[in-house]
Amino acid sequence: MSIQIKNVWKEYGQRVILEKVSLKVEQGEFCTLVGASGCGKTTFLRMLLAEEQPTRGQILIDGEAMPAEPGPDRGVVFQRYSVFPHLTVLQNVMLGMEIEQSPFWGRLSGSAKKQAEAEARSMLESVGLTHVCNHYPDALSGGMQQRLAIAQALIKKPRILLLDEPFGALDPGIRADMHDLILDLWKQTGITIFMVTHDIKEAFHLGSRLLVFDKVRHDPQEPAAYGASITYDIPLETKGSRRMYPEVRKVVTVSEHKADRNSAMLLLQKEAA
Ligand SMILES: Nc1ncnc2c1ncn2[C@@H]1O[C@H](COP(=O)(O)OP(=O)(O)OP(=O)(O)O)[C@@H](O)[C@H]1O
Repeated sequence: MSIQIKNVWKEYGQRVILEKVSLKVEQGEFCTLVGASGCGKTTFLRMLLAEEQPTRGQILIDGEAMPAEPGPDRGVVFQRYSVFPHLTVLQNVMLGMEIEQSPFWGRLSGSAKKQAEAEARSMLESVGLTHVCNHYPDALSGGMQQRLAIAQALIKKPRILLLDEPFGALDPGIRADMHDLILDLWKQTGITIFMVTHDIKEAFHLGSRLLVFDKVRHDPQEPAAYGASITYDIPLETKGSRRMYPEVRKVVTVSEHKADRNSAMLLLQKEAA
């Protein structure tokens, strides 16, 4: 599934959040998104999810206009995902399938239920939660809750997975485990991933492509007059166990805002060294 973003803008009233965003992403790419707080990364994900519509421009999926509603081909995991507290881990994962296959009753019976349970158990095994499948979410650690959120998103077999700082609230050790998990799942499924992170190291470590969101134009009198765009698009290649950092590709000329730009570039170059 290829995704093409053609000159997309997002404005809320007079406020421009994103402007002139153009991008082509092929099936199976792992895009990590970084940028200053409030620059529109979540808004960008929400447009990919069809929770928000661009005010200008177009998003095409396999060359077709994107459906106007969120659909099962797109799964999402937020930093704090609200799993259903009154359902066990297994029931939480099964619920996605039950609602999809039986939208009216929200539950399955007979062989369809057995099949759904087998799939849910297998998904829980791949995220390492088999041992807690009959527990309620309250009894799980933060890392386990995020594993459950990932299982819930993946059980519907989406073609695109949208991750909004999914590991931001986790301790470093648990984060490392989650990195291994998400890389394994990405390699196994060939799914396309977009992941927002504030951790530049994480962005380099996980992504096959790093997208930097920043404002190209600034009006100090009117900060909301211009939106952010993708200013750097950095391909990251994995060769065996060694990750290669090819030269940074600058997408647009970044403006007067030199202080920010220079510090961002220093950081990127340091990470790449
Ligand atoms: N529904 C909305 N109506 C008006 N403004 C909105 C709406 N949703 C988001 N915004 C504004 O759009 C801007 C971008 O928000 P967004 O959450 O996309 O940024 P972000 O880059 O993800 O930030 P962070 O890194 O802090 O999560 C913010 O200033 C926010 O207040």
